[in-house]
Amino acid sequence: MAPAVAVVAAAAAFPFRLFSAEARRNTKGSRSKRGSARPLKPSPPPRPSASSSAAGGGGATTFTRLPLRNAPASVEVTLDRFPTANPEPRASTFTRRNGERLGDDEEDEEEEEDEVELGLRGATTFARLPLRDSPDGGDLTIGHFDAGVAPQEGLRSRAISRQLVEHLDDVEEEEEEQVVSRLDIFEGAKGREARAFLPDEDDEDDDVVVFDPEYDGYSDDEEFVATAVEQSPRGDAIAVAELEKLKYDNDDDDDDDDEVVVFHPDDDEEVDVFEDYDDDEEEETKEKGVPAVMRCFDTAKIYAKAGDGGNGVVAFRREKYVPLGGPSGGDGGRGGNVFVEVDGDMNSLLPFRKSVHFRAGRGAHGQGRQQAGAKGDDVVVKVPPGTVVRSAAGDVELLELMRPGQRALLLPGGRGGRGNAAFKSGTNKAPRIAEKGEKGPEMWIDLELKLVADVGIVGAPNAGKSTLLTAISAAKPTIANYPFTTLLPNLGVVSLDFDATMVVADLPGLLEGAHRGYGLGHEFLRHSERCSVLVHVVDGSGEQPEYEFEAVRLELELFSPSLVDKPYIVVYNKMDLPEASERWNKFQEKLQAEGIEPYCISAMNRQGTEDVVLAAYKVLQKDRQRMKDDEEWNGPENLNHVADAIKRERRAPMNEFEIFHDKGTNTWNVVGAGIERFVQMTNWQYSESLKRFQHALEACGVNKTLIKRGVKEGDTVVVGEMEMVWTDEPSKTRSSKTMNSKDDSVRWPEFG
Ligand SMILES: Nc1nc2c(ncn2[C@@H]2O[C@H](COP(=O)(O)OP(=O)(O)OP(=O)(O)O)[C@@H](O)[C@H]2O)c(=O)[nH]1
Ligand SMILES: [Mg+2]
Repeated sequence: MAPAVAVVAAAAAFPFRLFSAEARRNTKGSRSKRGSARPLKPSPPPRPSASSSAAGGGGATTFTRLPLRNAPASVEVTLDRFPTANPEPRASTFTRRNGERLGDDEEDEEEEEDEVELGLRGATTFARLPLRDSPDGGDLTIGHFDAGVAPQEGLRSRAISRQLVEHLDDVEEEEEEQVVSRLDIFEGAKGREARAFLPDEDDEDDDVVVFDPEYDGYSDDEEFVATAVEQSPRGDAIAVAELEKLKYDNDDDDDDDDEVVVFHPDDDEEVDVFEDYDDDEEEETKEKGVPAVMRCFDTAKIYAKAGDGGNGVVAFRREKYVPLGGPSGGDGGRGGNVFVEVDGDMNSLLPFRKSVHFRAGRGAHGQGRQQAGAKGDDVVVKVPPGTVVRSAAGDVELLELMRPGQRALLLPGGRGGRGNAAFKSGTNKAPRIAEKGEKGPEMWIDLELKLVADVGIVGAPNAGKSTLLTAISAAKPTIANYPFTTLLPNLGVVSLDFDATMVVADLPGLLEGAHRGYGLGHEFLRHSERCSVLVHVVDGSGEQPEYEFEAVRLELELFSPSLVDKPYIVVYNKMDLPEASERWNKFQEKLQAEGIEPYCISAMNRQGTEDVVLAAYKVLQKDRQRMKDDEEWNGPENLNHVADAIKRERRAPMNEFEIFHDKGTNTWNVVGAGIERFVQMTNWQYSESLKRFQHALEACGVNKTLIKRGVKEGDTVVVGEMEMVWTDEPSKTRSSKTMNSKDDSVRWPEFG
């Protein structure tokens, strides 16, 4: 059987793109394998049995067509590699044997004929692909679907596709296509499940073909047999397919059915042909190469907007016996704030996959009788401890939220506009003017989680890291005898005493080459950057524990030099096994020679684990003391500085502005936070607003500066959203004659 490690590496680089077959034909015309495609016929639903479909039912190599009945013109599909939420205990692999018939046709070398494709069946390979927007459950609609696990309830209503990963032989004359791996979907009792078989990584020309889900699976490749093999590596062969933009062309296809073919992204030759395809996408694929669940575990992008202030109103008191009641328009309410708060019960950013937009409520408008509008509702974004908040634009770090309960005001709500009551003055006793509410600031925010653990357990896959965590804490991570059981970090609390506790993180296993992206563990290495101490678990039953130790150390170093500088404890595990105890002495000697004193334990039997805990705690205590000292030195942190900065900006004086002149269009842009805010809050609906605005321009020196810079009759002056035409009026020497908002919704009569 192929070594587990190789498969793992293959899986890591398995993003796919989806194109229409039409496009594909254009690009691959020289070897149009599709000629042999058999048209699809309506057929009974797929057989429900897992074993029958596993045995290759439906793996028709020549079927390449997919009628995409409900597909919109351009859709995005993401078939992602992801773990299932509830891994089944069993994990068997399938080997698919190349049958005789194909072998004959292709004159394969003997070796290849017998070559088996390794696909995994079992927990992590079951990719449930919720295909949304597929109301009747029969048609395959390719829509954007999350690479998550379909919620149980949703299964019933979802259609699942049948997909094949197939290999197209490069020899031109050969018409045969060889199925090397596939993603086969069959119908379960409540829905259908997708099963993925990964193609060999070496083969850059693997295609994923999407099949009609209704196709019953008639197959001419009966030669392919699937055999269950126990003890497969798990977690690596989950279907990864990044199907980028689907180019779906309905009209150009003269065939009765349109096809969708998914290409291997490495095949550059194909990629370039599509005009729609911009170069960035190449990069995006790489970035997205990580399964969505893993990507979302510790990173998220959210949108936050503070509430707009409510508008002030113009109203006059009208009462019996009170002839001139005076202005009574109330102020608008303040918009809601956006807070970010640390929730100690959260330990990942996964909830942000579903909720991305956080909008605080807008303030209510003011009312007559001087009634102010109600304040908008605040919104609180809850994040786990250890979350770093950055503004997506400019990648500026805004906040680092570490302790549960910490709360930061991120975006303050907009101020309510003043009602006309507020504009009453000695000279104007009946003002017909009120302000609009101030716009609430908005922002795209990147969240990044760095787990707050005191101790990080690192090591090669299958070394027993999760077992150790189980032995020393109440955490119950999944433990199994194959690499990459742990796909996402687990946290456990170790209590030595009442008040002596530490948080321990069990991180996914590290492979050689991890820093270059092999395996999965590197995704989470940054979580160990905050740990005070690392516990490095070495599998004593491995062939060369010393080598394994060195390799993982090197990966840590290559990932971040700060990691190797951390205090660490080396733990030699599985001492209960004879092969491990045999090698212990050699291992110990080797490390002692380097000045390291390794511990030997049997995590499974909980032998020796106590010492490891104590040793880790000792290091931790020292570190905690150091941090405490630092904290005292620095004083309490201001978490509201982002909001403070926004508020400062709001107080920006009107007379601080810059003017930019565009000679080509004779446009003068007046830029300044204060004056722009003034424009935004001016309610042009009221007749006195314009006068006030003109007055403001005069008072803060905009007009004067414009004249000095040589503004001419007919030039355009832009302030915020307002666009005006400059007029030299002899009587007043300055004035804007006509005003139009940029969106043309407001037009003003001549004003002098
Ligand atoms: N005999 C023996 N087996 C152990 C011991 N510790 C762990 N194992 C076994 O080793 C296998 C791997 O254990 P895990 O704890 O899942 O290993 P891991 O390092 O978390 O692996 P990944 O999460 O895949 O990186 C399991 O079958 C465990 O039962 C031990 O002390 N003795
Ligand atoms: Mg584990």
